[in-house]
Amino acid sequence: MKLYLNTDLAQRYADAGLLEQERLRAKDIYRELTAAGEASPDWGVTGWLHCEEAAMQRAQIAEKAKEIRENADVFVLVGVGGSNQAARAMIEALDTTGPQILYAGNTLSAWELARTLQKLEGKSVYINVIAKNFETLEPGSHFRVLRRWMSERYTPEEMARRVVLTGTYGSRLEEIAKENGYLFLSFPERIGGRYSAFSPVSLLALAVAGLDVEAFVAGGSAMEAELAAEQGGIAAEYAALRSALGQKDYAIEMLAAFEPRLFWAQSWWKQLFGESEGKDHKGLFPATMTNSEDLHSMGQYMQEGRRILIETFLMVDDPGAELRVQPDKAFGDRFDYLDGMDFANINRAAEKATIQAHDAGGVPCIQLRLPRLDEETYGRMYYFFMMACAVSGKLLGVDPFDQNGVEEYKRSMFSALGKPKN
Ligand SMILES: O=P(O)(O)OC[C@H]1O[C@H](O)[C@H](O)[C@@H](O)[C@@H]1O
Repeated sequence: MKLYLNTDLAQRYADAGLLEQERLRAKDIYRELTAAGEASPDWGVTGWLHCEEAAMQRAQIAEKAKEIRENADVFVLVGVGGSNQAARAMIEALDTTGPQILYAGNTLSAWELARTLQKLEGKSVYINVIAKNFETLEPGSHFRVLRRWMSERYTPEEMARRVVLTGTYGSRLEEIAKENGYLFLSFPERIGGRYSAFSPVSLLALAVAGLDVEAFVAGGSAMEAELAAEQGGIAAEYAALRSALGQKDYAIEMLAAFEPRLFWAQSWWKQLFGESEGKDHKGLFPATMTNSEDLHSMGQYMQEGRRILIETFLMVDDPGAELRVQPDKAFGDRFDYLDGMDFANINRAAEKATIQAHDAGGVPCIQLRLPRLDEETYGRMYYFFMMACAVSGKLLGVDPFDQNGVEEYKRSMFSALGKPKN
């Protein structure tokens, strides 16, 4: 089912002529990105454009996931940023089955890692280590610890079944897989971490969690086809509007959701837009709100703080549960006006009221409506945002596919820790 983008309210805050111009530019950029093929200067970083191609090794992944689901109590997903966020966002939000899934390789906190190891004690453990360039400190150091932990409990033959590595061909990670007989899955060379949702990077974890990988990829492909049929469609529209608003005083985009289980999808979105656009002192700063909680804190700033924010509402039509407020007249709590109402409607009313209030308060409000939260919708949503982000970055005049700023922090950390230069 389709996603709907409504930009009516926010458009009023943009300069009409500029918005029209950005729409034309966005469509041109979309065409260039998708049509150029091997001749494109972006060829090396746009392997994500076709979901079906990105979603390689599916049979192998399904087979391994079956084995893991039959044998594992715990599956540890070791990765950071683009190497764990897309899968995590779905696993944390959807109804999963199978082993418990834990996350490692995304912190250097001793307490967190020690607690993860405690949780593994006495359990049947499988791990998937994911790293595009196997230099990132967090997954690398955690793999070291987990490998030792497992080798003290399993024979090398057992280890070979229990460890899956996902990296690029020719990398040190592939050599380690070969040397130890671990299954090796492809982190496609032409796909960067934050654009890797449809690749094996996330597919194994999704399959282990019992999620429908085929429906997920089909969702991505459906959005790919829809955008192609409409020369960039809603992705180009969202990018154009962000660009037109960004050229005024707006500096922050708040992605607000009224379903707390979208938290990790919002986190995925922050990496996507933050790393893609935050360059050359440009780009909207991506921030997120989880409502109602944040309405009672950040809501104040949204309503009356500095007018530098635009707000995108990630709305869900079908919350996936029905729960009504039962009348209880005798209790006298003065909430009788809610009698018989469904929480879906109450939440929707809160969302509408928030949009109205923030609009009146001078915040350009964009609405993206998702029909429900399932694999297909996540597929559509990821593809929509990835395409919108690539187009948006190019409208801004930055390279949406690199992240030199992150490398900068890594360099100073490596030197502080005494890492030898390669
Ligand atoms: O998969 P890796 O190479 O370990 O990268 C994991 C993450 O860390 C890096 O610092 C990059 O900034 C991210 O874009 C990337 O997703």
